[in-house]
Amino acid sequence: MQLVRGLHNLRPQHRGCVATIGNFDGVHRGHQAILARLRERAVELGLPSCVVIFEPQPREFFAPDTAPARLARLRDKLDLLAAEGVDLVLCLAFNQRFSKLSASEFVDTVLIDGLGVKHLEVGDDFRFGCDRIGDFDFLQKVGAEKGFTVEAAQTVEIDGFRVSSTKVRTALAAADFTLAEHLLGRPFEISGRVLHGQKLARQLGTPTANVQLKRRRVPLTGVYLVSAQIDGKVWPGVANIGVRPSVAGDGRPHLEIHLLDFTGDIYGRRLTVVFHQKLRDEQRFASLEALKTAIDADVAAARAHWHDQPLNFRA
Ligand SMILES: Cc1cc2nc3c(=O)[nH]c(=O)nc-3n(C[C@H](O)[C@H](O)[C@H](O)COP(=O)(O)O)c2cc1C
Ligand SMILES: Nc1ncnc2c1ncn2[C@@H]1O[C@H](COP(=O)(O)OP(=O)(O)OP(=O)(O)O)[C@@H](O)[C@H]1O
Repeated sequence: MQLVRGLHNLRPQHRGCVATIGNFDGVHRGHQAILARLRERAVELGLPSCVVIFEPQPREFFAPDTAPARLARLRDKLDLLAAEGVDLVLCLAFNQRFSKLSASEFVDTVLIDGLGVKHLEVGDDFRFGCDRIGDFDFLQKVGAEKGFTVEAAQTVEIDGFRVSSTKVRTALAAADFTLAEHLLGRPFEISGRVLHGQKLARQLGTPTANVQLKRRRVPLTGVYLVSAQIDGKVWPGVANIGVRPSVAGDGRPHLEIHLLDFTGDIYGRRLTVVFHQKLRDEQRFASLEALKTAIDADVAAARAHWHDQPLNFRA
C-alpha cells in the first residue's frame, strides 16, 4: 500500500481509481464493509483502490479541545487499511483553506483533478464540504456529469445500532471490551514504543513499561487487566492509563504496564497492549505509600485473575 501526503504529491500514475473518503478511526466493522466493497469494485474495474483520509480529522481542526480521542494512531490506521487490501491512501491536511472548500470544489480539486476517480464508494450518511451539501444525491448528480459512478454502502448494524467510531468510544469508556471487540472485529489494543519513565515505579516495588502515547487524549482511563504482546509472545499484566494524579506529572496521559513475572529489558521495544477488564478508576492518593498499597492490590487482583483464567484459555 502506498501513502501519498497531500494533493501535490499525486503523480499521473495515481489517476484513475476507485475511492472512498472518511476518518476511518479504528477501522471498525462498518468501515471494513465499505473497504470490502471498494476492493470488489477495484477488481471489477481493474483499477487501484484509494482511501482519502484527513490529518487532523475535521472535528480536531474545528474543535481541538472537545474532539474525541482517537481509537488508533495514524500508523495503526495505515496498517489496518493495508490489511484490508487498500492500494493507496491519500492523506490530506485538513487546514483553514481546506475547510473552506465547498462540496463542488472538493469534488473538482480532490476527486477529479487529483485522483481522476472512476467510482466512489460512500457510507449512506456521508456528508462533506463546508456547505455540507456533499451527500450521496449530490455526488450521484455530479458523478453523472463528470464521469464517475457512486454507490452508497448499506449501514452496518450490530444489535440494532449503527457501528461507528463513536460507539466504540462509548463501549471503551464503559469498559465493555466485549462490545468494543464486536464493533471492531478484533480486540481493542494500544501499541507503542516502551520509553523510560520517571523510575518511580521501581521505588514503588512494581516495575512498569511506559508505552509512548503521542496524543493528549485517550479513549479510556483507569486500571485494567491487560495482556501485552512483545516479539510475538503474550504476557499477562495490569496497566494504568491516565495522567497519574498522585505524582507530579506533565498533565499528559501515560500508559504503564506491569507484566507479571517478566524480567527482561524492553526499553525501546514495541508493545501491543490488549485491554480485558477494568479494575478501578485512576485515583489521587495522598502519599506514595497509599499509591503503593493500591498498586499492590491491583497486582494481586491481576495475579488471581490470570491464574484462574490463563491467557490461552480466554475466549
Ligand atoms: C497497576 C497500576 C495502578 C496505578 N494506579 C494509579 C492511580 O490510581 N493513581 C496514580 O496517580 N497513579 C497510578 N499509577 C501510576 C503510578 O503513579 C506510576 O506507575 C508511578 O508514578 C511510576 O511512574 P514511572 O514509571 O514514570 O516511574 C498506577 C500504576 C500501575 C502500574
Ligand atoms: N456502520 C456503518 N455502515 C456503513 N458505513 C459506515 C458505517 N460507519 C461508517 N461508515 C462509512 O464509512 C466512511 C468513513 O466513516 P467515518 O470514519 O468518517 O465515520 P464513523 O465511523 O461513523 O465515525 P463517527 O462515529 O466519528 O461519526 C463514511 O463513508 C461512513 O459513512
